[in-house]
Parts: sequence; structure tokens; C-alpha cells
Amino acid sequence: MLDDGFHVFDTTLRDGAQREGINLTVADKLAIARLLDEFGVGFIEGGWPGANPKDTEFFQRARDELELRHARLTAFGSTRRAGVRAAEDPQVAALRDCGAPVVTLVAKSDSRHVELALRTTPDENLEMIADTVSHLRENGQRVFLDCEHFFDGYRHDPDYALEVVRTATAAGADVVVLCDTNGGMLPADITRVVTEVREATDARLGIHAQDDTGCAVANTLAAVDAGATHVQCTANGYGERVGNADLFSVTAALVLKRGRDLLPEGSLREMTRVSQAIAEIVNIAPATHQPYVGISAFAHKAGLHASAIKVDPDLYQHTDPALVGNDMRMLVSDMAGRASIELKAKELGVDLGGDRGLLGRVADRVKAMELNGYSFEAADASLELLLREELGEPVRFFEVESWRTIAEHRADGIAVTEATVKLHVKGERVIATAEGNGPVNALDRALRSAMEDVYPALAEVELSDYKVRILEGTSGTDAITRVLIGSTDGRGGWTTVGVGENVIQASWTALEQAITYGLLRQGYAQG
Ligand SMILES: CC(=O)SCCNC(=O)CCNC(=O)[C@H](O)C(C)(C)COP(=O)(O)OP(=O)(O)OC[C@H]1O[C@@H](n2cnc3c(N)ncnc32)[C@H](O)[C@@H]1OP(=O)(O)O
Ligand SMILES: CC(=O)C(=O)O
Repeated sequence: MLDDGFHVFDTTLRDGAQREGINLTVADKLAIARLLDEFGVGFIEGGWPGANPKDTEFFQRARDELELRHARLTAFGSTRRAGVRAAEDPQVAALRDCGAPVVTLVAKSDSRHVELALRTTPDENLEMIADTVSHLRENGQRVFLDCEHFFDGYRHDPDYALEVVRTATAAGADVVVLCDTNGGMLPADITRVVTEVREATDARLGIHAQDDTGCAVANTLAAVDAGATHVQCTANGYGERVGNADLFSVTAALVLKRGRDLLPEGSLREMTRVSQAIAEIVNIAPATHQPYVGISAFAHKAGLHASAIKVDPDLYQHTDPALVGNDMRMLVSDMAGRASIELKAKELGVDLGGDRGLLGRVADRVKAMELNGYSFEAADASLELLLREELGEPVRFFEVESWRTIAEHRADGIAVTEATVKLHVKGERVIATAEGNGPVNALDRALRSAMEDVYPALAEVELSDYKVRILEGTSGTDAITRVLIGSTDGRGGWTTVGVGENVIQASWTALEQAITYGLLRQGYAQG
């Protein structure tokens, strides 16, 4: 169990699940809870037992199926209803009996909400808080109190908002969490209010920041700097509307920038993997530009950046990507200079020997090709083939004499496509024809059929992705087509790019390179 002096409280399974598009099964929730525990958060808010059958089942199954090593399971729910004793409120009973050692109670702290949403008196709301906290404390549970709309409420009626904090603390709440429920605060507001509440009460304070102004992480860190010792976050910032403070950005900042010892040994280095694994479970593609963990978080495109990074990566990076389990990547495009090419070649394992003339030639060729529609940023395999060619070591496993495709719409309504390729493979002229469900598929099959005897490991190579983009013609007349093909051999993936005036021509270029690169990876000697 980690030190209780500072709480990293995760609410992915409760507030995170309030994001549009997320619909977790109980098994998903258990799997995410295990990942969060492995990452090392102190508290995992599992949901609202009694609010829906799924959350109720989650807490039942958690008793037998969740073995938490670092975290304590927390149940979420509201204070009792007005006019009913906590001991007799069925929703409070669900929290009391769910088996969670900790309960987070949401309470109104803005007097306008008390009157308009709860339709009760300010005094009765204070009673509801005191009664519910005491009831759960008597049951042996630890209680955190989420003060909904605290910052708006404090602006409108500071005395009442402070009274809520004092009432919860007096009743036995361990932490009073100041919530920016509408997410409208800016860091300076948070700093001021947290400081004033600290001075006016003896509560232990937490922060829960929604991201509606894009400041949830900054607001969370501002609250910590002002004295909050409990941060509520969600994995990848999932949450109601635009989301919550991102757990990974907040913990990385607290560990790396503030020197706090919050996570188990080695856990920060697993952060990128944990973030991606959770994205996989919630079925939302990982955000490529997410701080620290996004695939682009340490990707450098500008030539000037690369030239300084060549001397020392710290010159253009705020932290070492390895510390959070991420990698630095160089992007080569029409913004590249010689240094970008040199670093990228190194990343790809191609030694250009620091030859400035060669590096300049590659940069010029990339710029010219990008002007004509190529994009090498996402097509490392095509770039590597180009580098080897410029180095005077072109990769050739076959020579293409010609290729053609025919699409035929038959009388029975079925469309079939046929492709023929004529190649020279290890000195032999080979002609192969194949059918496919489209021209690219037919060309792929014909290519494989022409070479399978000579290169049997080609069977390991599969096309995994195909993307087409129609670009404006550079002459302002005809459009041109860019095709990206993703391939895999089970050990890794690579992407190639082709550009042409028609989609089949562009696809052929990308396909030919995909197969060539696949053969290179299989370790064949060139013929
Ligand atoms: C800021 C946040 O994100 S808080 C998280 C909120 N999460 C959720 O709402 C998700 C789960 N919610 C639910 O499944 C349902 O809303 C339930 C089961 C909790 C309640 O459902 P219902 O009983 O049908 O009530 P409904 O949702 O219409 O309204 C909420 C009720 O809770 C009351 N309420 C709201 N906040 C509080 C509070 N802090 N303390 C006590 N009662 C509260 C409202 O006044 C309203 O009462 P009413 O039914 O007398 O009008
Ligand atoms: C508690 C909560 O989710 C909020 O106030 O935003």
C-alpha cells in the first residue's frame, strides 16, 4: 500500500464511463481496474452501486475477482435524499453494503443548486451531508466528499460553500474534494480558491477538474501547488462532455516535474502501454497527440529541431520519452533538413556515413516528391527503400516488366477483377494471373503467385491496411491519388506510399514497395 500522504484517485470507471461513446461491460471494468492497480493509483472509483445493475454487479464480482495490490476500491453515490434518514435511504444502503472500503459521496455545495436542483433548503442539504457521512463512517467506511460545483458555488455564496466543507469534515469525511463540475475555471481561479479554503478550514482538500476550458490538467496541478493532496483523474482524460484531467499527464507531471514519489517502482515506464491498453478496452483509438503517451508526443518534424536534437535530444524535449515508456521519433517530410534525414536513417538502421552531399540529395528528393503528392511521414518503409537507393544499394528482389488489371461486370451481377503481372525473378521471366475482389487484391495475389516458389516466406507477409486520399493536382487541373498500404509479418508492421494519376497506379507503387520491404525483412538475398 502506498503512502497515504497524497492520493491519486482514478475515476475512469465512473466519470470516465460518462463519456459519450463509452459503454463498458463488467468484464471491461474489471480489466481496467487491474491495469489501474498495476499502474499504481491509490483509489479506483468503480461506479455507482445501486444506480444500474452493471455497477452493482461490478462491486459484487470485485469482491472475488479483484485482487488489488496498490489501490483501494471506492464506490460513488450521492448524499441521502431530502427528508429521509440516511439509514433508511436505499441508495445510501447500496453504498453501505457494496463491500467497498471507501465511499465518495457527491454533495451539493452551490446554494443555487440546493434550491433549484435539490429543491430543498440550505440547512437540509447540510443535514443530508452530515447524516450520510456519519452513517457510512459508523459502518467503518472511509468517506471522501465530492463538492459538486464548488468553484461556481464559492463565487456565488462563499460562506455556504465553506459551510459545506466544514460540515463534511466535522462529520468525519477524510477528504473534501473541490469539484469544477462545469469545467469553466482557469488555473488562477483554482489557486486562489484552494488557498482561501485551506486558510478558512482544516479540511484535507482534493481537486476534481472537468476539462471544458482545456485546463483540467493545469487546474489539477494548480490545486496541488496550492495545497490539495488528493487528485481525481481519469485514464486518457475520458469523462463527461469533453472529459476530465488526464491521469497520465497529471501523474507524470507530479512525478517528473514536482519530484513526488507517487507510483510503484518502474510504473511510470509502463505508462504508455497502460494508456494504450485502456484505450483498447474502451474501444477508442489512442489519441496520437496526447501528452507523454501519444505516438506523436515525442515526434519531431521540423528540420531545425532535428539539427539541435542531433547534438542533444534535451534541446527540444521537455523530458526523456523512455521515462514514460514512449519513444522519440523523427518525421521526414518537406520540412526536413539534413539532420532530420541523418537521425531518421539512424532510427531505421541505415548508415549514411554522415555524408552531407548524400543527406542533402535525400532531403531535396523528399521535398520534390512531397510536392508531387508523396508523404513520407507515415511511410517509413518507402523512405528506407529510397535511402538505400540514394546510398547506391537499391533493394531489388524482382524486376517488373508490366502489369495490368481488368474489371469485369458479369451478366449475373457479379463483378470480378483479374490481374496479370510479368516479372523477372532471379533471372527467370514469370507471368502470373490471379483473380481478386478488387484490382489491388488481384495484383497482390498475382505478385505472390509469381514469386511464391522462389520466396516462400512471402506467405508470412500480409496487407493489413489500405488508405486512399485524393489530392489536388499540382498543376491545378487533374487530381492525383495517394495510397498508403500497411503490411505486417506477425513480428511487426510497415507502411509504404504510392502516388499516381489513378488509384491503381498509386496502389501498385505502394504494393510493390510493401512486398519488396517484406522480402527484405524476411532476410532474403536479392536476385
Ligand atoms: C457531476 C457528476 O458527474 S455526478 C455523477 C452523476 N452520475 C449519474 O447521474 C449516473 C448514474 N445516475 C443514475 O443512474 C440515476 O440518475 C440515479 C439512479 C442516480 C437516480 O435516478 P432517479 O431516481 O430516476 O432520479 P433522476 O436521475 O431523475 O434525478 C436525480 C435525483 O437525485 C437528486 N440529487 C441530485 N444530487 C443529489 C445529491 N447530491 N444528494 C441527494 N440527492 C441528489 C436530484 O434532486 C433528483 O431528485 P428527484 O428524483 O427527487 O428529482
Ligand atoms: C463529482 C463530479 O464528477 C463533478 O463534480 O464533476
